[in-house]
Amino acid sequence: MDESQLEAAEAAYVTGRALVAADADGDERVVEAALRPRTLDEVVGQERVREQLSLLLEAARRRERVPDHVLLSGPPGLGKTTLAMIIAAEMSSPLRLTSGPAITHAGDLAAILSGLNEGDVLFVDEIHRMSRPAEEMLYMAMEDFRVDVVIGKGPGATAIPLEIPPFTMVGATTRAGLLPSPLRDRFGFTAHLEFYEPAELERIVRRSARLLEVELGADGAGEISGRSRGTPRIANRLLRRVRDYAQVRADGVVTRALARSALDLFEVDESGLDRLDRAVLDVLCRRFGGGPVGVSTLAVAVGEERETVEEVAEPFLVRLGLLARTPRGRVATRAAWHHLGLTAPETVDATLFGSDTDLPR
Ligand SMILES: Nc1ncnc2c1ncn2[C@@H]1O[C@H](COP(=O)(O)OP(=O)(O)OP(=O)(O)O)[C@@H](O)[C@H]1O
Ligand SMILES: [Mg+2]
Repeated sequence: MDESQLEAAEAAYVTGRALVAADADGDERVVEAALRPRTLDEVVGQERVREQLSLLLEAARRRERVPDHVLLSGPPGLGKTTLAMIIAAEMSSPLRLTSGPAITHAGDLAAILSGLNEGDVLFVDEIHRMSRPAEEMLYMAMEDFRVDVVIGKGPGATAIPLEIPPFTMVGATTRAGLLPSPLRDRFGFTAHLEFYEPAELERIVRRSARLLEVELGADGAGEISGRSRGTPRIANRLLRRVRDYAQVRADGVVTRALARSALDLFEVDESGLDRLDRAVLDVLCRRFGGGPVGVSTLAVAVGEERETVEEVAEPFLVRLGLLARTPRGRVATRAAWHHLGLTAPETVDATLFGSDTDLPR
C-alpha cells in the first residue's frame, strides 16, 4: 500500500466516527495494517501471552508438527488480529482469513477446510458468530482433521468423509463466554488479552510515531496514551489526529501541550472520555440526581440510541468506576460527580449499595 492509498483511507475514515470507539471500520483497517507489529518481538506488552505463544510455537517447530489450535479472547483493539497474523508469520505458514458471520452454512466451512494445505493457519475472526451447523463441523475438523460432508437431503442424504491436512485454527472473540464449551475445549491454548498499562501504550505510541514519521516532543506520547482507554487501536487513532493538528496548527512536533490542545479540540478528556461519555454522566448527575434511571430514559436524554449508550459509552464508564448498572437503573458513583467537578450528594453510597451492582464492594 502506498502513501496516497493510506491517506485516502484515512480521509474516508475521519468522518463521523467516535474517536474513542474501540472497534475499527473498513477504512481504518487499511490504516491499521501499516502499524501492525509483524513478529512476537515487536509486540508491546502482553508479556505473559507473548511468552506462552512463543513457547507453543517453538515447541511445534522442534517437533515439526503444526501448533495446537489457539483462541484469542479479549475486548476490541487489543491485538487479536495482530497476534493471529504473527502466529502464521512465525511459523512461515500461509494465513487463511475468514470470520464467523461469513460462515452461514456448514458448506461454507467445508469449502474453506477442503482448500487448506498442511500447516496452514486458519484465522476465524468473531468465531462466536458462526452458525451452529458450521460450529459442529468445526469440532470434528479441529479434533480429527476430517469432516463429514452431507450430500443431498432427507432419507437419501449421504455423508462423505473428507480428510483435511493438519492445520492450525486460530479463533478470535470479544465474547469468549458465548462460545459453546465443546468448541472452547478444542483449543489447546487460550490467550486472554488484557487492557494495556499507560507505560505500554506510551511505547506503542512511540513506535507508531516512528513508523508514521511523526516527531514527538517532551511527553507528547504520555499525553496521548493517558487518554487511550488502555487500547492500542485508540492510541494509534489519537496519535493520527494529534499529528493532523501538529502539522496544520503548529510546526509538526507533538509536545504535551500540543497533544493536550488537539485532544481537547476533539473532545477526548484526560481520562479518555469523549463527548457522549460525558453527556451520559452529565445527564445522570444533573438531571436525574445521580440515578437510578433506566437506560432508555438516559438514551433519550442524551439524544442517542439505547444500544449506543449501552454498548459504546457504558462499558468504559463502568470500567472506570464512574457508573454502575443496578437492577433499578443506572447510578452515578461518587467518582462520577467528582469527574464533572460536582459535589456528590450525601445519599450517593446508599443509592449505589442499596442493592446488587456490578461495582466491587
Ligand atoms: N501489542 C501491541 N503492540 C503494538 N501495537 C498493537 C498491539 N496490539 C494492537 N496493536 C495495534 O492496534 C491495532 C488494533 O489491533 P488488532 O486489529 O489486532 O485488534 P483486535 O483485537 O483484532 O480488534 P477487533 O476485536 O476489533 O478485531 C493494530 O493496528 C495494531 O497496530
Ligand atoms: Mg481483529
